Amino acid sequence: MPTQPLSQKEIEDRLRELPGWSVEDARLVRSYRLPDHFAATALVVHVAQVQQELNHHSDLTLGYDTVALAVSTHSAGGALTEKDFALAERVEAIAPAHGAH
Ligand SMILES: C[C@H](O)[C@H](O)[C@H]1CNC2=NC(N)=NC(=O)C2=N1
Repeated sequence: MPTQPLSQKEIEDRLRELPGWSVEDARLVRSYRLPDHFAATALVVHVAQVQQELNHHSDLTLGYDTVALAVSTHSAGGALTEKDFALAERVEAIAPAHGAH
């Protein structure tokens, strides 16, 4: 069964559980600051690993000491789905160990 778009209410409820994340231009987004460029790069590689495992991929942007994610579900016409929030939760779980805040 294809993943269904979440309702506005569902999105607001899920966002309350994910401090630091927001919806911009219909995508679920968050930026992290890291101690240095290697730490930021390591987080990118770790996120890439999670994305392969989930088969769900954000637009992932590496800066000098920043990592930014933006995700929506292409197969749902660019809507936000459970898959986007599942990815965000997994990234939240791994980011602190990289010194991300
Ligand atoms: C074939 C493969 O399952 C699809 O292309 C996956 C891969 N990663 C994806 N990532 C995102 N963000 N949305 C998708 O719909 C999606 N689909």
